[in-house]
Amino acid sequence: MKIAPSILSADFANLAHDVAIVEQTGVEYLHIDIMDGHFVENLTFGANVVKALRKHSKLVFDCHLMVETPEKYIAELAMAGADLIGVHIEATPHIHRVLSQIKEAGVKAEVVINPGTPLTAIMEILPLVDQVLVMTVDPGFGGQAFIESTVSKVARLAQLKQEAGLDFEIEVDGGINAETIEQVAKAGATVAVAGSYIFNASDPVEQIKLLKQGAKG
Ligand SMILES: O=C(CO)[C@@H](O)[C@H](O)COP(=O)(O)O
Ligand SMILES: [Fe+2]
Repeated sequence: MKIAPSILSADFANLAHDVAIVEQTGVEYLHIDIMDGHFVENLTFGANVVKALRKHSKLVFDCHLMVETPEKYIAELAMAGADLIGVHIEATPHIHRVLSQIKEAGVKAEVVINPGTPLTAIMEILPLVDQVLVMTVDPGFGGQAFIESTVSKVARLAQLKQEAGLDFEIEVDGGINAETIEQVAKAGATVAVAGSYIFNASDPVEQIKLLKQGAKG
């Protein structure tokens, strides 16, 4: 299972330093939460921070857009060095167009689904995506409790993927720790985001080891 440390819980005054700490452990992704204060209550950062970090890291930049009108952000994020851009199904009535726009910009496309949104909402566009992000908390903040009902949702998505012969990563985000990662790994998730579990601890490197062990069960 791939691990995606979320910089939402890193030290914003020392981002490059915190990214270097997780990068040397061999994690594959860096998860970057872009929030606009409208789609979610919280406000974080945008393409300027992605561009600044790009100079310091070779990780896959996994940009999770929690914004209204996501189409406005894609070109700038692609130019800034995003490798993957995720758009919430709840944020646009034009998901097919937005995913196509992401791919045309040369970036991998992801659809994101909130805990309360049924899987049927993304069924039609599954053949278009490189990754599906199943939110395991309601988006907006780090440090929230994992919502248990999302485990069966991951399992149903993994089954659909297999039955349809589709090829996309299944990512989970929110409340991931050494125990919950085991549950989602068993259900079929292939990428796990973790923010507070990694960065709010005194030894982030040790936390990543625990996550990797947990994912193996
Ligand atoms: O998208 C989000 C929150 O909306 C996440 O990516 C958080 O960064 C996850 O934080 P933890 O639950 O792992 O602390
Ligand atoms: Fe996220």
